[in-house]
Amino acid sequence: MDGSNNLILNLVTENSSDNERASLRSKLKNIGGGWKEKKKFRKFLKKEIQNNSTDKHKFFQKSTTTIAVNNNNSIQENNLNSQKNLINKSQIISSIFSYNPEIPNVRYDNNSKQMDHKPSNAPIDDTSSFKSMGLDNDLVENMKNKLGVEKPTNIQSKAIPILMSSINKNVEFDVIVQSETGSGKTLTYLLPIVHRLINITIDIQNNGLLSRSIGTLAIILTPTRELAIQVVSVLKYLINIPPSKFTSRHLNHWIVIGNVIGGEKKQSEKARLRKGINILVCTPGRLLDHLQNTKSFLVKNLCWLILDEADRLLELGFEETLQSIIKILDEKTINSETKNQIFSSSKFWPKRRQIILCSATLKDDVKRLAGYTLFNPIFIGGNDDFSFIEEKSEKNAKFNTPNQLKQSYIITPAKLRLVTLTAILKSTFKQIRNLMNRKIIVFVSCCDSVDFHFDLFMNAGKINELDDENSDDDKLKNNDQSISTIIPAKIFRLHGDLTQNVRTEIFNEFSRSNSGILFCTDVAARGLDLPDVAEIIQYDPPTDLKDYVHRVGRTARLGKEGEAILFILPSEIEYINVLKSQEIFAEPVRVETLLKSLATQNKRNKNEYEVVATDIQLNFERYVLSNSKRTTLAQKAYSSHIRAYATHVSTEKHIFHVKKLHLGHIAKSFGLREAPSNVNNNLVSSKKLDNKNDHKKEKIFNKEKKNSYDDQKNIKKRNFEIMNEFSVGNYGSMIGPTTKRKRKGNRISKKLSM
Ligand SMILES: Nc1ncnc2c1ncn2[C@@H]1O[C@H](COP(=O)(O)OP(=O)(O)OP(=O)(O)O)[C@@H](O)[C@H]1O
Repeated sequence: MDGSNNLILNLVTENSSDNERASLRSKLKNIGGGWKEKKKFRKFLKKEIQNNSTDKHKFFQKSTTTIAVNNNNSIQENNLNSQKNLINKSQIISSIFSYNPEIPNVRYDNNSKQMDHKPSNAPIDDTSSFKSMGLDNDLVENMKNKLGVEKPTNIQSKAIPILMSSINKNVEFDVIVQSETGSGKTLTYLLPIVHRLINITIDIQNNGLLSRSIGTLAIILTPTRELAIQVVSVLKYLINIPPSKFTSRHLNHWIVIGNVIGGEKKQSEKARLRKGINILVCTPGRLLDHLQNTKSFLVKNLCWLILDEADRLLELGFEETLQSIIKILDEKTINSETKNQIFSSSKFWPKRRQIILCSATLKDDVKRLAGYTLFNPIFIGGNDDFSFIEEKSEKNAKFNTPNQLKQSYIITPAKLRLVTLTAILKSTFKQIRNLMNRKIIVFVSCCDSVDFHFDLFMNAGKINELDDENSDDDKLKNNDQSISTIIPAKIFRLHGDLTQNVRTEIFNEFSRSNSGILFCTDVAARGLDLPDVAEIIQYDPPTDLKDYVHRVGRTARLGKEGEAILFILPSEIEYINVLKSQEIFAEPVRVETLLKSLATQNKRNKNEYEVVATDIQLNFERYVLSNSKRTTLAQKAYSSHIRAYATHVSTEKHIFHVKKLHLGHIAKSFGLREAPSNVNNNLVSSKKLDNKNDHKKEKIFNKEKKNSYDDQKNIKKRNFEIMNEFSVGNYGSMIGPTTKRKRKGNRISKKLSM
């Protein structure tokens, strides 16, 4: 091979015959360089031959793999010599089509049960209307004009009348709302609140005592800042009601809305709270901070506490914060004897504080909260009649995904992951005109992986322009909304490690955009209403089944069509049964089908897909290895990915276990030709530990989890601004401390830097 001083293409396959071995040996003669290189290669060859005869893995690929490295211009291996920064050691390029594990047998014909594709989260097509639920005429008109909302959805038609019923009947209760993603839960809880506040204004308009200084009347808690920002923007539309068309009444109300989510100076948040925010949207950490430290934050008149994405708010890391919040609110509201008598004279004023929990995935954990906090709780489901929580059988609780959502999965050996992802993205954006009409979200497991894939798809197509070590220093920083050099599409990225300003900017930009690919972590999985997302790619499976439901729920919203595809490794096939047990049915797609489409797009015969895919993979690898910064980025992503893999919920550990991973193959999916050795060593030893004593490891893990939970109790150590983010798998966490004290210190500093 030209320029092969640093590159050896590994074409050995399972059935290597003696002849093939002999031919490999003959390659030795062709290897350039001195005796050292030859010795190294001889050693490698010996090992390879040994491996071939003893390898326990099953391989599904053919016995020979032909790759036209030298003849294919697009590979441009010749240029490697000119790249002075290429990692300065011998590189073994293993073929992505050899040594892959066998792909389990699944039926590729349409074998799932015939599904009802009638949209399940669309506005309902009958005579029900918002007016008939008793909502204010001006509010309904305003909603129609500004949000285009005319007919209620299933959950709205069930829940809004119940949330309004206490106005006349004088009965009070807390409410749990569970319905599919994209079914309009936000309006479900906002409309009754806004309706009541408007009517309280009208009821007691002229007594001169109404002003924002009454303090906070409704608190809406969300797990992420983006969701909080989104809720505030919906509220803005609802609250700004133009002069009435129906009556001569004036709706110059005093209702002030706002958020405190961190990301701005605490002093300015304090100042806004002092003036009074009547409907406050916030993230838990920040709210607790203000409840504890902002004396002028008035909550004694609080009437509503909404937990949006309640199950997420009740998860480890949030739960304790939530309990502290509710405890303080109890002290300051229920026990408060200074309730404003004037307001309570209006029939629209709730007799007691109401808690409303909302999510598409509410289960047992909510009942736990219900057990000791909720008052007379009522469960309202999109597909069920309402019931009191005691009557709701836990066993029946299934997570519904929208009927019209087309779900599929692809069993991809680790080495083929990157090219398969490229194939999907390329086929989606194959024609330039599609640039204007397709939005895709790609979920990966950690922030470092988002950064890596963002950079790779942004820049790897122009590798030849980037052969200077310093030429692309700031690429990652500056190119947040630019066109990919691999796919004709804009690329975006979103994760919890970005600054709040950047996050908000990207979130808004992707929302407004007609087209693009967003690489993100689960920070974008919950609640975000990003318009017209056509497809969700779960490149890394979610670590919790609930996240599956929320991730795929970013498409197929409000009756619209949508597609979702899940990548799994051959060893993870059991996960499909887990999905089935939740009545989530996905159709299998063949890797070869996608790779063949890649070949035809590249104007090659579809049977040449191995050549084309290898081309693309080699180009990625060249890009990753051509600059130390890019290599480090890939290594960090690889390490964090493995780390994140270990965080799958315990009930799925038998499917997703680090010890099942082939680390070298995983490295390949990060454009690396071998697994980074430092990380590898850590993981290999942890694999050994796994095998030796899984129980012991679990114990250690649980203890660490508990300790990290304890750290959060310490208010001084808690970083309120970020504890609400899903910032999994930082590279920092891979650099293991050596002593106990260091380990503790590291845990705390990790928390502070997340
Ligand atoms: N009745 C309606 N008619 C038309 N549009 C609606 C209606 N109700 C809500 N919408 C719109 O539907 C979209 C989805 O609503 P929303 O975000 O509240 O869904 P959700 O159920 O909270 O989803 P998720 O579980 O993902 O958070 C929003 O853009 C909202 O404005």
